Amino acid sequence: MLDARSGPRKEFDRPDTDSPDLVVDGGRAGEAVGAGALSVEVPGDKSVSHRALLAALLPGAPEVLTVRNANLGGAVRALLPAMRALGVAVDADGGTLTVRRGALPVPQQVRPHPGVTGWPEGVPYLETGGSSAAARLLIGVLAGSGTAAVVDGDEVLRHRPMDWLVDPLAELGADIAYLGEDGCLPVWVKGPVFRPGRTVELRVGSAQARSGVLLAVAAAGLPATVRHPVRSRDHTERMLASFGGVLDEGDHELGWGGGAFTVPEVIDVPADPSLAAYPVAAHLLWGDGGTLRVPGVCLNPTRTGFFEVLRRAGADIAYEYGNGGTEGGRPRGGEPVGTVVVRGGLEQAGPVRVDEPWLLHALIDEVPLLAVVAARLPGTSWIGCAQELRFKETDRLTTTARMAGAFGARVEVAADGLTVRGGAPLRAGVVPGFEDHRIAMAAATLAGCLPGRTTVRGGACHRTSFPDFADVQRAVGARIAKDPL
Ligand SMILES: O=C(O)C1=C[C@@H](OP(=O)(O)O)[C@@H](O)[C@H](O)C1
Ligand SMILES: C=C(OP(=O)(O)O)C(=O)O
Repeated sequence: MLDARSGPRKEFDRPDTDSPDLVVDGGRAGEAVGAGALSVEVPGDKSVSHRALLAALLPGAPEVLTVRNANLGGAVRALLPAMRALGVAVDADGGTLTVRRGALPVPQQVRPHPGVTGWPEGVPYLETGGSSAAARLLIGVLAGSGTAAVVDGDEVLRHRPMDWLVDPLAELGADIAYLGEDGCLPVWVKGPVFRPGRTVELRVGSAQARSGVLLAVAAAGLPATVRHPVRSRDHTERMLASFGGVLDEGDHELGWGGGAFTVPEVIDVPADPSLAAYPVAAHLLWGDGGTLRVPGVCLNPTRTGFFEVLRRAGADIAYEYGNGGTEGGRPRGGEPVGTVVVRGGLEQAGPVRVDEPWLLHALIDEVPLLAVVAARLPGTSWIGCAQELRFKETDRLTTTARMAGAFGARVEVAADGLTVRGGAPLRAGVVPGFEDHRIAMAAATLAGCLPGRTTVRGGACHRTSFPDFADVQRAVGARIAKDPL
């Protein structure tokens, strides 16, 4: 499925010195032990927040768009300077983002690139830091709206594949040039998609790639069919449908008719299931009994794989829906919403198994966490269909195995997944976080159930997606001695 151009990354290691360390003492804080019923809230969904913000650039968007309960981690914030450079003012107040069109553009500074000598003149330069969702979705919107711009990212993002998206956009007529290395950022979006009635075939399950194409054809009003290998997270489809856009869904196929839609003035973002997974995992790993509830969570089945897999393995995880899945009466970004309810621990649970592509994609960001939970389960677990994990901010198959291995876990890396042999004695200590938020948060969560002190190197990188990770984990009983934020 992944061709040579998107082949193995040259490097996966990153300096583990950028962020300060996170220090975790094992054991559950006294007041949380056997507390009976705990409830914690987690931030808004990162993926829905990115899409909601970019909706402000679509035709049919209001002059002022309000995004409520947005995720304000580094990955979403990374999109804001790029939007400002396009003449869109964005103000943050708590979790509410107010997005105004028609402001004076605030240019971004160009990040030097060893392979680029001349940057195009008179074209906005848009840099989205380390967030590939921000870059890929933005490229799609620009290629649909006919806005010429250069899209770039930080040194890590410059190594991640953009051809997954650029190739299908080029088939639809978009003129997009690589300014540095082929297939990678920076790219120059020169001309829009314009060829109607085409069918494009995506070669990866990446929802970012599919969403980039969908946003392009939606912004251009271009009838098109998108074929895809896996039905990964469908937030873009749901969002466009909630705006009144018409999508026909077939087997591995999506049809966009080219019709108009209207972006509402307010978009509400549900809580992020990939962040709810950390307090849920911590609660399960301690096994002190009692019930944990996480309300307002996006329960879109393309996102709930972590809960699903643990439930299949024997954990007691349930969902409560109020008001037909909208909890509070308002649909949030077109997403089903409910409360995740976890009872007890992992005493009855066996190994986990992920061997269907849709399921892997429904927990793609939770793989490091699932691997450390599997290390505490009996038997041999398998997390497969995961080849795309090699293209995240680190090669997450390798970094997960190395992080878990530093605790003493037995995790073997295959080309497309991880085997975790449960039952090995685990110990606290100094473990790498690889400047990758998902690796660092998984490590800190496992550390909570091991006696002794663990230092997660560079662990403060959790702010990329979950700025208040330490506070939320403390609320369920974690003893995080040091979170330097
Ligand atoms: O569409 C999105 O917002 C995302 C999709 C996933 O990436 P891929 O679509 O590349 O798998 C996920 O890992 C990322 O955190 C956010
Ligand atoms: C992989 C992630 O995001 P992105 O691909 O946008 O960097 C993530 O949040 O785990």
